[in-house]
Amino acid sequence: MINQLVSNIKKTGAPIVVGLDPMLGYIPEHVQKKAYAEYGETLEGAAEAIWQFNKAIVDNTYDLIPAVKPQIAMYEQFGIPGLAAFKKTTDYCKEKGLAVIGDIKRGDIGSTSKAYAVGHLGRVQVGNKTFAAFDEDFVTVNPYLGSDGVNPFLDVCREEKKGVFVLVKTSNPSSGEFQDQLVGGRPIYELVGEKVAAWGEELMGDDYSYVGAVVGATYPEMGRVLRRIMPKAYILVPGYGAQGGRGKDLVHFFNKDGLGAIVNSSRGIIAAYKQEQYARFGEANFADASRAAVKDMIDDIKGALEHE
Ligand SMILES: O=c1ccn([C@@H]2O[C@H](COP(=O)(O)O)[C@@H](O)[C@H]2O)c(=O)[nH]1
Repeated sequence: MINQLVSNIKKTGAPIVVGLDPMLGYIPEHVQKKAYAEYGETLEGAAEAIWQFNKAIVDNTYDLIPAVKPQIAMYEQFGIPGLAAFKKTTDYCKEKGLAVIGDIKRGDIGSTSKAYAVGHLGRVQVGNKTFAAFDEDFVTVNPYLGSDGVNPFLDVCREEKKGVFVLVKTSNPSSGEFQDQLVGGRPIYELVGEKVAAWGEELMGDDYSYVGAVVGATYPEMGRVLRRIMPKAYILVPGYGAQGGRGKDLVHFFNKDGLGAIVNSSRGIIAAYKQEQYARFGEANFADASRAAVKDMIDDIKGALEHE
């Protein structure tokens, strides 16, 4: 899948990911009303609204982008119907040729991590049959439990040719509370970055590894250091747009080949119609606003890379 992701990025010329984080507050009233008319104001109704919202955004952007990143929390809050909407969304995105990065941030003791890895990336055995349950192409992994919490994901990646993005330096304001602590004079995020590079050596695609890293757009200087520490790791960069990251902050997350990083924006794209800049589209044309926001994001990032 890392080769597929790189090929999608080269084909679209867009090192970006659309984050499908459909909170109900972002879903226009007419979409919600239609879903509730069919399913009532129920979890099923909410899940239907999410699905219709996602579908409209994907239909209006898929030709411009290489990948999507559905955030599972936004679906899980609606229970089983929400998870069904997550699965329907990921399947649809794959049909459209997009790489799907499941933002699930899992990681546990080895036996439990194995179940997460099998459920999200691999195939679960039932009697003599196997089933790909969620079947994302990549997932995000929390490395806090150490190698035995990460290895089951790597094993499944090896078997299935899929990938992970390991949390190295997250974009949130208090990420430094633990991640920046010094151990032997080095910040923890650097040590995790070194581990990502080592895990990735065993799992190389053509040019990049199946083992990538998450590094927040909100910490550009750390991005520069981590780029050096993990030259073969694709960096998934959240924190663009709604969290303040801009193209000019991100140039050092990329390698000299213009590859090596893929920048996520969720609220900035899916709720673009709520921003003054895209208000001209109106709520009825929310997906057109998302398309315009995708184009602006691509221009911003490519413009910054060209000026580097
Ligand atoms: O360090 C991290 C890791 C993951 N995220 C996730 O990315 C999106 C960001 O949403 P925006 O609306 O573009 O701010 C969201 O799903 C987070 O859970 C992150 O922000 N930072």
